[in-house]
Amino acid sequence: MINAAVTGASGRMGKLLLENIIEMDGIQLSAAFDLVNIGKDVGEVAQLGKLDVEVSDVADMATVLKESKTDVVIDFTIAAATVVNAPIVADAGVDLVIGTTGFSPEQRSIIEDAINRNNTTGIISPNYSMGVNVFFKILQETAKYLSDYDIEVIEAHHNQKKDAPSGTAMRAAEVISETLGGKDFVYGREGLAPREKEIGIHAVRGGDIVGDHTVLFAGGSERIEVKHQAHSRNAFASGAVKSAIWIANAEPGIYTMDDILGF
Ligand SMILES: NC(=O)C1=CN([C@@H]2O[C@H](COP(=O)(O)OP(=O)(O)OC[C@H]3O[C@@H](n4cnc5c(N)ncnc54)[C@H](OP(=O)(O)O)[C@@H]3O)[C@@H](O)[C@H]2O)C=CC1
Ligand SMILES: O=C(O)C1=N[C@H](C(=O)O)C[C@H](O)C1
Repeated sequence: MINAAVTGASGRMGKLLLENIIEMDGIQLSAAFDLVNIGKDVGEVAQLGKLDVEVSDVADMATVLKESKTDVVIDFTIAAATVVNAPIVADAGVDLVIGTTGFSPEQRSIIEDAINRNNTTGIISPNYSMGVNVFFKILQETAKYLSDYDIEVIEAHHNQKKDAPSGTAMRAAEVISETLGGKDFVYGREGLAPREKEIGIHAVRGGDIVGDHTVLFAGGSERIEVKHQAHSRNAFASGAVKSAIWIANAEPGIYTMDDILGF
């Protein structure tokens, strides 16, 4: 049985991660961390009924991970928190499933260095849904055929999302850029901004949109739009908990969703 802890347990993703851990075979909840509701039963906080796991203060993370015999921490919080918490987790010899987005290259290096120096296992993915990871493959193929078309990435999310553009939109642009041997990115356009051959990246925020990503390949007299729409955050939460089960039996290292999905 794998012991899993959740950080940001009372967040939108945190609650769904708890639900998936409870429902999935082979994994159980060992600890939960948050900034609020410290000492309360996390199941009651998340309105899932009593789970006999209390919300712990992030300041006590190293001790709590040890005492609870946690094998893996699933982190969907905010980049500034993950970059502090992930090294504590890795230094405790515990594996990591990171869903947080919005890392700078420097923050990402700090996290990867912590996993590598401790010889632990981790996965850092901007999107744990099966569909989005297939969407990335379709983008690679489409870019090969339409390499000289104008390419624009457009994402839309709910009005509470803190980071922009989304991690998924950034990864979509990277996947296309890698396929085409390197492309510049431009974020939105305003004023005198004639189009060059760069990839445009655009963020829309409104209402309760779970997560839409569209990539437009536009030519002289036609266009193709490749689109993914998430209907529920469960697409992400179930993928993350399945990843936590998968990495428990993996060799130390940093994995991608391609490894987990067998692509
Ligand atoms: N990879 C994927 O598949 C997906 C990734 N995401 C990403 O996951 C992240 C979280 O999204 P979402 O759940 O919507 O956001 P929420 O704001 O709903 O949840 C984040 C939670 O983390 C808490 N938190 C903040 N700082 C810390 C800290 N230092 N230690 C522990 N907890 C902390 C927040 O507390 P408080 O509210 O008090 O600040 C909040 O409860 C985002 O980066 C988002 O982009 C989201 C969906 C899918
Ligand atoms: O914050 C969200 O909600 C989401 N964030 C992820 C991202 O930034 O790509 C994934 C998903 O689109 C939902």
